[in-house]
Amino acid sequence: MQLINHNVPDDVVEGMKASLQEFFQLPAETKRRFAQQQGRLEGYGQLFVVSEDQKLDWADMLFLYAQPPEIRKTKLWPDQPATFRAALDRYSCAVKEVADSLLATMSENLGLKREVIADRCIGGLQSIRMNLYPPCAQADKVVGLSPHSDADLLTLVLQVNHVQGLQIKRNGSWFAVKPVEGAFVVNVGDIFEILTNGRYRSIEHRVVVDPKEERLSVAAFHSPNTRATIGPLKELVARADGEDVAYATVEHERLRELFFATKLEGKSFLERMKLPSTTS
Ligand SMILES: O=C(O)CCC(=O)C(=O)O
Ligand SMILES: [Fe+2]
Repeated sequence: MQLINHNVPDDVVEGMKASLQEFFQLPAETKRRFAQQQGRLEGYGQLFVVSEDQKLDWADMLFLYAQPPEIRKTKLWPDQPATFRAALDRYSCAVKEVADSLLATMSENLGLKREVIADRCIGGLQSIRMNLYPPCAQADKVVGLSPHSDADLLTLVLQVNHVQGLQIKRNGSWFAVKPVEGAFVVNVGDIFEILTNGRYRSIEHRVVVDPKEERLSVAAFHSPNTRATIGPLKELVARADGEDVAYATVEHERLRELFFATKLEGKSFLERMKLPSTTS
């Protein structure tokens, strides 16, 4: 097995953490300068709001596309604190290298060439969701982030302060994820499940809220480039005799539209991409 030889320098991680903490502490009217525009995903606000009467997640977030650099909407990148843009830029580049290197290694471990997935990630999309989950005295009555799986290949999650809240679902039960100092939590996303025809499963997760303390996190989502077609890799499926193609093949752009148009609900998005079995 190949080892990963990329890491994110400590000062890049610390710079990101400090800038984000300062951003969230700004007065509401300053943060609103970077607010999401009507019908858009990017900016400061909420995601997956699809109806007037749905219960919102107990969190503030700042969602930005960061890679490839030409798609950045710099106007929505906070210029306060003054360190923010440079910190996010450095963080984004460093984390993308780690994700690309992980993807290449995972390809190899599947018996594929390193490039099979990596080639789709040249000019690949990276979006970054920075989350603040305020404390809630009735923490059991709210959810910080509704149960979902990520619609990407791999997500690298950085826990910014000491407060835990991320949970994963296994065999029907929720388990807390204890962050390891100096390490990322890596979530397998839906596109990785589709590409590998289910050899890797995306992980259902949610965030619970602490009754007393706020929690901050940074999730960096990595996806193929927007021109890529997403479907089970023929290199894998053709190799295995009689293996069903388990997921539909769709254009990446279409897949993203479908994902953001519905409320987060466990792995329901991926369920809709599944094809009926032909062998059973
Ligand atoms: O806050 C976290 O730890 C996870 C965030 C997350 O799952 C997401 O933004 O999709
Ligand atoms: Fe997530």
